[in-house]
Amino acid sequence: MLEIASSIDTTQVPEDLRAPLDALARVARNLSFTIRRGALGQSLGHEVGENTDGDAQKALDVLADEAFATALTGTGVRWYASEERDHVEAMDPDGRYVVAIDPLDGSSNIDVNVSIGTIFSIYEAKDDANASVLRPASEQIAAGYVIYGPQSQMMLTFGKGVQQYVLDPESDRFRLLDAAKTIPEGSSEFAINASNYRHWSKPIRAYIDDCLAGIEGPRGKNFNMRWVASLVAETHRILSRGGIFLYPTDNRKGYERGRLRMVYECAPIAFLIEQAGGAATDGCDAIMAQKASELHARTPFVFGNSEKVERVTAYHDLPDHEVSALFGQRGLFRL
Ligand SMILES: O=P(O)(O)OC[C@H]1O[C@](O)(COP(=O)(O)O)[C@@H](O)[C@@H]1O
Ligand SMILES: [Mg+2]
Ligand SMILES: [Mg+2]
Repeated sequence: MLEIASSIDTTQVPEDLRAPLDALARVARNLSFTIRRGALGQSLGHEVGENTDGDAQKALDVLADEAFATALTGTGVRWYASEERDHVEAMDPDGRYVVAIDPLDGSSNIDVNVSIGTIFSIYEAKDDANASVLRPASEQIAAGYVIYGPQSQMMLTFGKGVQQYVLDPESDRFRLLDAAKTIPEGSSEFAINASNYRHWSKPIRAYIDDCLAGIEGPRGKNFNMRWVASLVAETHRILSRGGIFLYPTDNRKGYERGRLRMVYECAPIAFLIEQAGGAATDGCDAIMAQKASELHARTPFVFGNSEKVERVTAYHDLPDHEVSALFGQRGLFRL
């Protein structure tokens, strides 16, 4: 019966997690419909306020947050930790899980009809609300995202690989497409907001300089660049065809730890990426070994094909004279 009523094919979903996963999938399916209707339905992209982190809240951010909180009630979730809420909030006192969520990722893209998403992470709940989410990312028991794009898709992990689902417009359910999604090798794409170049640290500048130098530089090959400004869309591209994403620390006020948030953005994406065979760090150290200091804490974030992510770490280990050298003189990374 559950299979028929469910909004996702749950054959690969552990039984204990089916209720919250079905609630997440049901809201995602409804959001996908709302987003597709766009301006023909309710206004989604106008600003309605500001969240704790100082980001403008769009109507769709709030609508998505309320829909997920409502749907997760009664599904075994004890704590709800959202980008759009000041604190971790109590749900079912007998619930077994905590759900951390970025209800709507890539808000700046709502009005321009570019892919946006939802990111979520699940842990076993502890008695204390904050302790339930301020813990090593490696303690996640599930993570996933939904991309609302030309197709709506969901990527899910329970720590045994990554499952890819597609929202079938005919059955209105997320159907399993690939039970073991892995990141392809061989891409030469990097994703970074290059408008922040002057604010980056020397190792990040050096890494990007060497990519931009292309075939004439120490890497001896040409690279391509992408920047969608939706973390979910960048992750989906990397899971689909490989590459690397960087949102490093920079010297703008408020960006000392980058832009992206550990609990409901970086931890779940890192879990998915590692499960798909890639790597995710803060530029040097694995995200999965780290924990946030508070619900909305940020972290620099680098993820993608393992060897590319390791190369960024290696740039941080270079002696200062190597980092400062023009790419022509930087010898260590010549291929
Ligand atoms: O506008 P910037 O600085 O390039 O930042 C883009 C990043 O900000 C985000 O939009 C932040 O997420 P939210 O939209 O959930 O706040 C990421 O999806 C994206 O990677
Ligand atoms: Mg986000
Ligand atoms: Mg968001």
